[in-house]
Amino acid sequence: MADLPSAQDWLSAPAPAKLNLMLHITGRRADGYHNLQTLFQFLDYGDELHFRRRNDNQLTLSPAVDGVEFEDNLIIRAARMLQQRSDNPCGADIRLDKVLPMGGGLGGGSSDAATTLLALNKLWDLGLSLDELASMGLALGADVPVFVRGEAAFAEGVGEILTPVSELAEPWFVVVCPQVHVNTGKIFSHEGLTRDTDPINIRTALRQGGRNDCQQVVTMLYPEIGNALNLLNKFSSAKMTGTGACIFSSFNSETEAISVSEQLSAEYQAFVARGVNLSPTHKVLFRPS
Ligand SMILES: C[C@@](CO)(OP(=O)(O)O)[C@H](O)COP(=O)(O)OP(=O)(O)OC[C@H]1O[C@@H](n2ccc(N)nc2=O)[C@H](O)[C@@H]1O
Ligand SMILES: Nc1ncnc2c1ncn2[C@@H]1O[C@H](COP(=O)(O)OP(=O)(O)O)[C@@H](O)[C@H]1O
Repeated sequence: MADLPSAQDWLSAPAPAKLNLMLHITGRRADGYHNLQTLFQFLDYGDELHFRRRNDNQLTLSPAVDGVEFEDNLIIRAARMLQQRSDNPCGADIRLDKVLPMGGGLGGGSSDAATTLLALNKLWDLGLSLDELASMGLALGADVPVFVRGEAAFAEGVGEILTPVSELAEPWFVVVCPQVHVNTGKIFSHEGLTRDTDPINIRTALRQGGRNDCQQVVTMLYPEIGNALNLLNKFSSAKMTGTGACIFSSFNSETEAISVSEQLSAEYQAFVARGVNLSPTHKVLFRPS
């Protein structure tokens, strides 16, 4: 009988969700992209990836992600980028436990890509620095660098100019995921989007928070998201993350958060997770206890 792979052959690492605790749009660039100011914090909740080195240069991914072609998957695109940085053939079998909803503003695809960059850099012994990996990640998506660097951050530019923040409180969040897929490009090209919020400095962002400038347009286009906000607002002030569809409220204790999530109507998918300033990926790959 063929030997089954042993658990030790696999390198496992989380790909956590992120929240945009505030998101201001401060301008539109000549290339059509928008300048933002946003506070990113991670959640101790998300996808999980498992990597096993192969002796050839093949990549496999199981299971496939519904609706995403193999070569379009951000996991495979990240792995291909790293293969180009190696003189030796490197391949990997990759397993994905997908938990995060796609297009929910929780950054699941970007987080999968970042975890792949960090884990395969280690597994293939490539020795690339976090700076190099973050800049490779930016080519895959504006949110990839913050996941690569692994520290909660105030982000500017399109999200790539990062100032780490360690002083954010780490509350418990109820995250509600209305079953709608929001198209990010459609929101940013909408004529009703506010694009002229005055820039604030990081101290103001940390002290006062801020709003999500995409929320008004998104709730107009997707009333289900507005309904979910109205419901969650009854318990604690609720806000949208990224360009939606997910929304969140913070609570001081896990018990309170669980109690609220249990009171939400059964029609909403919701989960409870803690906000964390150090990415769970970094905890596992770089600071194992
Ligand atoms: C705005 C954020 C905040 O976290 O929203 P979420 O995706 O998380 O919801 C992200 O930075 C989104 O990043 P990402 O999801 O990678 O967006 P991309 O695929 O790069 O962009 C999709 C489209 O949105 C527009 N876009 C995106 C980001 C940006 N700063 N300005 C833009 O105008 C562009 O038209 C682009 O073609
Ligand atoms: N591994 C992946 N996981 C999720 N989405 C992926 C992945 N690879 C590519 N994508 C594509 O990226 C899009 C954005 O996904 P995701 O990052 O989950 O949403 P958001 O940016 O709204 O948080 C998906 O709709 C999908 O087409």
